[in-house]
Parts: sequence; structure tokens; C-alpha cells
Amino acid sequence: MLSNTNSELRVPGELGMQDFYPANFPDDVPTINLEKISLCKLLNGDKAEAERVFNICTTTGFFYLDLLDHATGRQAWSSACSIRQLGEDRLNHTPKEEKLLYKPSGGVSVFDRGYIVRPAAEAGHPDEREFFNIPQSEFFGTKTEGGGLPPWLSQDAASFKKLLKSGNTIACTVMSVLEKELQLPARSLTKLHRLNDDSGDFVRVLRYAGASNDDGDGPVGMPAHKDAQSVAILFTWLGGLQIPDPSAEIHDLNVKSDDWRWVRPEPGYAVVNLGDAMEIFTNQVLKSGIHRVIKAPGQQRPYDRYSVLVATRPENHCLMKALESPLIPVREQRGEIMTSLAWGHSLINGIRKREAEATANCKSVVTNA
Ligand SMILES: O=C(O)CCC(=O)C(=O)O
Ligand SMILES: [Fe+2]
Repeated sequence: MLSNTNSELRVPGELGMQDFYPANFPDDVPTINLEKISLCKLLNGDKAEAERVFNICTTTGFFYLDLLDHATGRQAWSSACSIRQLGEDRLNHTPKEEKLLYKPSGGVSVFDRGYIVRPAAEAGHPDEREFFNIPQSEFFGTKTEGGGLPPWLSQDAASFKKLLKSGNTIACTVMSVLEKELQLPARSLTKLHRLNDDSGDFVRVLRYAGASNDDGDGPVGMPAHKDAQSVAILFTWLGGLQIPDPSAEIHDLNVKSDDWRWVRPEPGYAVVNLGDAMEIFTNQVLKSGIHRVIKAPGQQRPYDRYSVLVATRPENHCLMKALESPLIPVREQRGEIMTSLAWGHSLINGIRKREAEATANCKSVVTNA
């Protein structure tokens, strides 16, 4: 599969899989022009490309990463496409009762393991949104946390492992660029994100149900949020992801409905953003990007939307506080310093609460947020 040329891999429907692009992304919706960054250039230490990444990460925090210009990226794109395909098969062909047996870990509901569904409002409709998370601890680290994959995903272990591995390489490539640009000692960030450390890293596969044109805004796929992670690498084939216009005035997570912009999925590119951990490590010099997911636009709307996310988080014992550098302002520490594990738990509770509220008020969130 990896012997395909780059241009072939950019053709929708390549990789010998079904067409992931059943309808075109419309030309007449307000779309954000994210910058395209070359993974190959970053891996080769290209200074100008590193500066572009730093500028983005200190402002909007989102960029497209060209994966097809380097073998590691091609590996990641190819694994993500396979996982999107197997995710669709498993989600659609496994009874719901069986999927629900794959529980979030340890009763703490950290979003790194397990199956979570938001059921349809009416019986007989496909569930509105479902996703499952495969934790890194299943394959790497001391493996004390992994509870095993459920039977409906056990044959796919090798695919998840592969994507976690290439995702970690890509996330660490971005972080090593950032630590250099921030004048931090080498490995300040990457040593907190080693593949073999125990951490809350995961691969997530999401399915958002398609909708008919006459059912209004419908529930928001995922309300406005920032990621409780360090680096998020998103693979997506249909529209639905939105981020605020750079000129938008944002208070907490409130973005005016006119200020949301669509992110057009680009074959062969991942959408990369930083999460809240990077804001903490840099006293907000680096920015964690706000985003949300709504129904796909235009002719894509009736189709179920799948996405695959690789999340990289700091290792469990790492202290969530600012690093020291001439470019990171010193601020007084408010509250106790948490470990990454405790921090993750505290954030997830907040996310769950907002999610429950957004589901209850879905219309007002979509139109008034
Ligand atoms: O499905 C998407 O496009 C985004 C998912 C997301 O933002 C998340 O899982 O945190
Ligand atoms: Fe997110």
C-alpha cells in the first residue's frame, strides 16, 4: 500500500478501500484557510517550517500536516484509513449491548478507554454519536492499566498499535520543534511524551450520524471544547469540524455562531492542534485551539461522518506546571500542582458536564454559542 505515489494517495477512495468521500465539500460555506505544514521538512529540521509551526501554535493552534511527503506520515495516513474502515464495520455490525460492555477505565471515565454512545432521540433511528477509545496502555508502557480489547475489536490490535506508534512520532516531532523555538533544553517536552511511558494517550474512532435536510440543526456533534491533551492529530474525511475565525472574540468557550468556520478535510493531511497541557507547560505562550463538530455541510449532510483521532498526553506522573525558559513568562502558581493523571480526571469531569448540558440544549448551543 505504501508503494503508491503521493498523488495517488491523495485521490479520494484510494488505498483499495471504499470511497470515504461520498459527496463534495461545498464551496459556499465559510471555511478557514489553515496553513499546510510539511512533516518531511519538520523531520529534516527545516528552520522556516519550524517557525511557521511556532507562529501557528502561538496564535490559532490549528494546521494541516502533510503526511504523504514522508514515510512516517504515509504510515500514519494509511493506518488511519484502515482504522476508519474497520471502525465503520465494527460499529455498524456489533450489537449495542456488546459495544457497551467495553467500559471506560476504572470507573473514573477518563476518555482514554471504552465505548461511549449518545443515543438517538427516537427509537428506530441510528444512534446519534458513538465513539470508542483504545488506550496506549494496551500496547505500551507497564501495561498495568490495559483491560484488554473487547472481542469485537481484538482482531484489530495491530492497526491500533501501529497508529499509536506513528502518532507518537508525529506528536514528538511537533513538540521537538516547539521546544527548540521556545528555547527550552532539548527534550523538555518530548521526554514527557515517550511512547513507552504510562500515559493517557489513545486512538479514538468517532461516528456521527448523518441527517436529513429537514431536521434542523440537530444535536451538536461535539460542543465547543479544547482538548485535554498535549497534541491532537485528527484524520477526517467529511466536513463537520469547525474552529473560530482568528478575529473572533472568545470568552471561555463561547463563540458567536457567525464566527465559526468550517475545516475542509484534505486527503493525505491530518488536522493537528495543541491541547490544554501545552498551555500549562508554557503559561499560555502556546495555544490550545477551541473547536466543535456539527452536522456535515451541504450534500455531505446525509452521510455518517467518521473521524480518527490520536491523542498524546503527558506521562501520568508528570507535574502540570510551566517549564522554565526565557520565552515563558513566570506566573504565580494558582492552586495545587496536579499530576497529569489527576489533571486528566479533573478535566474530564468538566467536559462531561458541558457535554450533558449541550445535549440538553442542543439547539441553543448550535445557534447561540
Ligand atoms: O471528530 C472530530 O472531527 C473531532 C473530534 C474531537 O474534537 C475530539 O474527539 O476531541
Ligand atoms: Fe477535540
